[in-house]
Amino acid sequence: MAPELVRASVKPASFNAKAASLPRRAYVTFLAGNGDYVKGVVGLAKGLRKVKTAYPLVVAVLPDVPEEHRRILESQGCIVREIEPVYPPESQTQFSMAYYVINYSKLRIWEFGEYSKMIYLDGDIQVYENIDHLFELEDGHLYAVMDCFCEKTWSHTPQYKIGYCQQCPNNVQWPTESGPPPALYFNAGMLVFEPSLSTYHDLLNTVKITPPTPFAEQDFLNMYFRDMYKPIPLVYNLVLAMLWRHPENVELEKVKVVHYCAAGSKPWRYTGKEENMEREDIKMLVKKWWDIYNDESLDYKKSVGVGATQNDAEPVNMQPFLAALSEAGAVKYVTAPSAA
Ligand SMILES: O=c1ccn([C@@H]2O[C@H](COP(=O)(O)OP(=O)(O)O)[C@@H](O)[C@H]2O)c(=O)[nH]1
Ligand SMILES: OC[C@H]1O[C@H](O[C@@H]2[C@@H](O)[C@H](O)[C@@H](O)[C@H](O)[C@@H]2O)[C@H](O)[C@@H](O)[C@H]1O
Ligand SMILES: [Mn+2]
Repeated sequence: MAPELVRASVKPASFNAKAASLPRRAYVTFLAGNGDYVKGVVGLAKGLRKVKTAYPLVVAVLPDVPEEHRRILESQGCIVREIEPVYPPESQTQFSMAYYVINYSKLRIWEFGEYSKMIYLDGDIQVYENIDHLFELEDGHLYAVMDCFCEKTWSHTPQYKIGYCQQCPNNVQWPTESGPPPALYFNAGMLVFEPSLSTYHDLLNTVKITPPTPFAEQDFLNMYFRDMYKPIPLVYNLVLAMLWRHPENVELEKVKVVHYCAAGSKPWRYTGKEENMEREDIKMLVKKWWDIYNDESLDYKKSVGVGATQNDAEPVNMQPFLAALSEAGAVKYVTAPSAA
């Protein structure tokens, strides 16, 4: 890690020396439509700022995201990138949620080859503790958190029908006569991955010949990356249903990332009326999300000074400038060991 430059006198507004010398990494999320998911993305941008991530947030937007929403995201320091939709082949498949068909467009993020590694986060996710260390995970794998099969959204599956879940594989044994248990299956709301044009083209060619299934691109990604997938702890993507389906697996105070995917849990639409939504832990997590969303001190402040500001896409290489400045005697730079 590059040593952090610490100015003896005064620091430029929000120059982030570390960002200027970091490998090309970014968080990325996906936004479709002209509805209220944009609030989720604004909340995510502010949450990442609150935990002082060193990396920008890229938002892959479908063409139907209105100009005004794109401006809002840019005013929050996001890098807005328009992508074209990706559609699965025609089929009679009933998706678990009809709108899941638009989620295939998430696959476009593998095209962002200017980044060596990215962390994908759904717009209904909030990051409550810094997870930048996940960028250091070994290359060559796709990292994600294991999902749960116990919600009725899974009622179409054999595992749901017999009550088997990978979160508690010994509670209901997978029947040997049914062959091996299902491969480990991840929730596609949070992914640590390496963009790659060759993978991207292969993904798109494979989608064209893969019949759609109820969990749309999540099922597809699980099939495609089956041999590259490595599970990471659920603290990095708490699928809310875990709180009532597998409370023995959850230590809420240690959770770093919360995924508001349970029916009725989207904070910006929360009414408390749906099943499980009156739980005290759900109410606490929804309030926690709103506290960040409403915190004006977390709004992006475009630096008027020189150099990169936090979450900027293109950190400026300030070394030559700082060297010249130091020689001029204006400031004395000392290098300190990196804080990280
Ligand atoms: O109308 C929509 C539906 C989905 N999304 C994006 O697609 C992601 C996946 O959908 P969602 O999170 O609703 O699925 P869930 O995790 O709840 O199954 C969302 O987080 C958003 O980033 C969006 O932008 N607009
Ligand atoms: O398009 C399919 C979606 O499938 C996943 O959501 C599901 C999954 O988590 C189930 O296990 C839950 O039961 C369900 O509530 C939840 O919606 C991803 O979160 C989302 O990003 C997206 O890939
Ligand atoms: Mn989600």
